[in-house]
Amino acid sequence: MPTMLTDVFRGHPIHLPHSHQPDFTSLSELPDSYTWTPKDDPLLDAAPSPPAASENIPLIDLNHPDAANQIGSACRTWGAFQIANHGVPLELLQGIEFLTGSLFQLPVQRKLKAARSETGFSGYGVARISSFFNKQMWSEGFTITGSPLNDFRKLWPQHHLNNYCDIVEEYEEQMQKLASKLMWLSLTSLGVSEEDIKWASANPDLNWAQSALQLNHYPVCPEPDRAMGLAAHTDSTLLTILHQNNTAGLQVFRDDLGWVTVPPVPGSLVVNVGDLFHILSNGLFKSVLHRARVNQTRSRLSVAFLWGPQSDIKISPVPKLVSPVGSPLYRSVTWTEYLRTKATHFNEALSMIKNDIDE
Ligand SMILES: C=C1C[C@]23C[C@H]1CC[C@H]2[C@@]12CCC[C@@](C)(C(=O)O1)[C@H]2[C@@H]3C(=O)O
Ligand SMILES: O=C(O)CCC(=O)C(=O)O
Ligand SMILES: [Fe+2]
Repeated sequence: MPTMLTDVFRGHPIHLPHSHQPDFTSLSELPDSYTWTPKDDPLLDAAPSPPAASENIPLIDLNHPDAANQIGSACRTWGAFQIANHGVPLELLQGIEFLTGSLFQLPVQRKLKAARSETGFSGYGVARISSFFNKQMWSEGFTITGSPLNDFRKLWPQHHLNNYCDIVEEYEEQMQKLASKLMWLSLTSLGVSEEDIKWASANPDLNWAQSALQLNHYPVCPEPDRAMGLAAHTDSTLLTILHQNNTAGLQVFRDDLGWVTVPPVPGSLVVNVGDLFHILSNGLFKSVLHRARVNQTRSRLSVAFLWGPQSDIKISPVPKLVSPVGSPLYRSVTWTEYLRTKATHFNEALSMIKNDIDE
């Protein structure tokens, strides 16, 4: 039996520096423990000099005949793009956003009933990566994998449960289909097809994939310029599909441009290349460094669909993409192994599985 995501962190408890969430609404100024300086994050104010032209991640129409190449090019230059005409019903996006809003509006005491345990995977809490920073992030999260029923039971009375569980399950299903479509479109642009990837062709019907949902809430913040919603990170996924409410906050990093804000485009979805897709593409696709900022007037919600392979699947650079360069840039790794490496080494995880290439 492959390890399920639920068991991934069993042997890797996170010891968070701060044990529980404050009541954000009661804070009128930013406490020191929430005030970030460049000492807490070297890339905090990273900006190009001279300031670059206002460039942004592309918005790609999935119905466009050239969508595959546009996606491929976005994966190489940005590691991120937005998509329109993705086929996910608008009501479903509205449904998951409504659910997310209702969840975070619950009283703190109720949310804490569904708190994620130190070794657990799902439930309410601060982002896992919080343990790597000295300062606290201005956000709260809720992680789900598979059926949310057990966790939702702790939050809501019976009569809400069916509806909320249906929304989550329908959302997971739609995202799963979309993610696989996006993966094959981007690989097509590299001349790679399903036959070139053994584990995919051997496990038809997406039996090789698994996923998690991360609901994020960034409350209104009294001093947004000195706070951090979610610190800079790359996702440990193949792909991540993100729905954000109509409030800006997500930023992606480009070496030549610094931090670039991804404007919300109603109805569209943001796609990030994760570390596993970077490995699979032998470094051709860039796993994008991103973060979330906060603001003073509007609370922000986001829903991230984190998508990867079943845990018995070894991800390694596609042979077709290795031969032109000579050797694979990375060793093979399962999603479980990678998540555990990330849980201990955070942003160094990718370099830890890099092959030493002899000159
Ligand atoms: C399947 C995943 C991917 C995780 C860990 C686990 C469950 C929650 C995901 C996130 C979501 C928030 C950012 C991140 C960096 C975090 O702290 O938790 C993500 C992390 C990763 O992509 O590494
Ligand atoms: O809230 C956002 O825009 C980013 C969320 C994110 O990066 C994540 O959940 O991994
Ligand atoms: Fe992320």
